[in-house]
Amino acid sequence: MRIRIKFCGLTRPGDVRLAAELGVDAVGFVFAARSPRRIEAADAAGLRAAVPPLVDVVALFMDNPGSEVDTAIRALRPTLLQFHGREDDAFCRGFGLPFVKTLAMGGGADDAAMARKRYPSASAFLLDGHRPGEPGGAGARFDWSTIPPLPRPVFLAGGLNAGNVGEAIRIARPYAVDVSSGIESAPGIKDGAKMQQFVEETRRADRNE
Ligand SMILES: O=C(O)c1ccccc1N[C@@H]1O[C@H](COP(=O)(O)O)[C@@H](O)[C@H]1O
Repeated sequence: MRIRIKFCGLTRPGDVRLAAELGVDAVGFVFAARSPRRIEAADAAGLRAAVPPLVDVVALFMDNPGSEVDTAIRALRPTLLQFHGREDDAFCRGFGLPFVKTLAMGGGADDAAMARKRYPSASAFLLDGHRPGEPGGAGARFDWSTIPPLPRPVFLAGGLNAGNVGEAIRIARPYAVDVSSGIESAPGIKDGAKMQQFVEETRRADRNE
């Protein structure tokens, strides 16, 4: 099966259009407080308009109040929610959309191993390199050989870039790869050449080259 690609933390319509032209499967928009990639609900419509049909739109949250999640959903119309904080299963499923829950791999595989019971409603799990209790999205990679068996598709994230995504795929064989800082020239500003190289290296690993 082809490995899916998600680009996250986009803030500019032109970057969204290029991601779609490169064949990326999903684009993510950050609503987490204090993120340098955070977009406001007022910006969401313009970014949403740049996404062509058949590309997933992901809204990312980290311990945002439910009212903020509702506002973001109304503005962006995402197809998938991504929760990066201490949200529980009931909160995550309460918005009536499929969701992916991030698990912290920076302290070992314990958090991920417990996820089977804690998030029965999750459509997928995203494994990031931060430590449990710490915010994700820090560009931190983890030991890709430590992923425990999980009952849902795995999105591999955390410090990926064109230089290491091939090795990550060969070791972890994830359902999808997710990248943000590894395709940027500055936080929230994507770099076209890095985006293209990331897609090419993912496809190369997909073909077992
Ligand atoms: O991108 C952010 O600013 C962010 C803020 C808070 C939580 C998560 C965030 N980003 C997500 O983290 C993973 C890994 O990102 P990276 O490739 O290591 O930079 C990814 O899903 C980002 O979208």
